[in-house]
Amino acid sequence: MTLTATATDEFVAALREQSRRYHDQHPFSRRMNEGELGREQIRCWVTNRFAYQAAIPRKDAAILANCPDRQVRRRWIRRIHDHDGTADGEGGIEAWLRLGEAVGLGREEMEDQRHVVPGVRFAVDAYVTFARTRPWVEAVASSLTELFAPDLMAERLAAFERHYTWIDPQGLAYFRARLTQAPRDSAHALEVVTEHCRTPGTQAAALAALSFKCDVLWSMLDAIDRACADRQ
Ligand SMILES: O=C(O)c1cc(C(=O)O)c2c(n1)C(=O)C(=O)c1cc(C(=O)O)[nH]c1-2
Repeated sequence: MTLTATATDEFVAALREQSRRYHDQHPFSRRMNEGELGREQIRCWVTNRFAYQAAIPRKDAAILANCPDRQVRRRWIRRIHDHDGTADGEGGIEAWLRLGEAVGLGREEMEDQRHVVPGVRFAVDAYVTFARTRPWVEAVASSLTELFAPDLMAERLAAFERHYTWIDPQGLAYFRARLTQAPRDSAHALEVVTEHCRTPGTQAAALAALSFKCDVLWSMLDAIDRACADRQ
């Protein structure tokens, strides 16, 4: 059974409705954007979040490995290039390391992930495992939190420039790049998901995948919040 255009609209609306569970609502995100975090708390977030950044290309490689569609692979591979860069000194992971340096962290302590707390490790691992083991379209659906990311990125950029003036604004290049990358990536992911999920069963699976991903991001912030609570 295939669904009508109205049913597709309803499906997209249901996906977008998951924004209510996005991590911009997490108390730690809210405190960050209100300018309430101390320097050590910002450092704690940046060094823990590096674990997520480092895992994203492995997650995307798992999607590529499971995807039989050449047209999709041709576009999806761009994500790995964006994160890893195509030469030294380029890419999102490098930009995140520079953000870390701008907040006073060393590269080595970020790259070896010595400060990453168990809850963040588990959440990141769950995301990579999901992409490896679930049908590739569900893994694509799980990336759709990026539909909600640009608003949060814009708010975060403004908050950092306003409240955390001790951070060199050049260190914020990562967030600026995501303002254009995330809408492009999520538009492609939404195209793939609406094309492939045309039955109530596949649409329910896509919604569950996006819900799972909201849980991944929320759990990460729970763990970071707890680890950073008594720092300044
Ligand atoms: O800082 C954030 O709030 C945030 C959220 C998300 C997201 O919504 O999954 C991503 C990112 N950042 C991000 O930087 C990023 O590269 C990214 C890739 C993906 C993904 O699922 O493929 N999500 C996100």
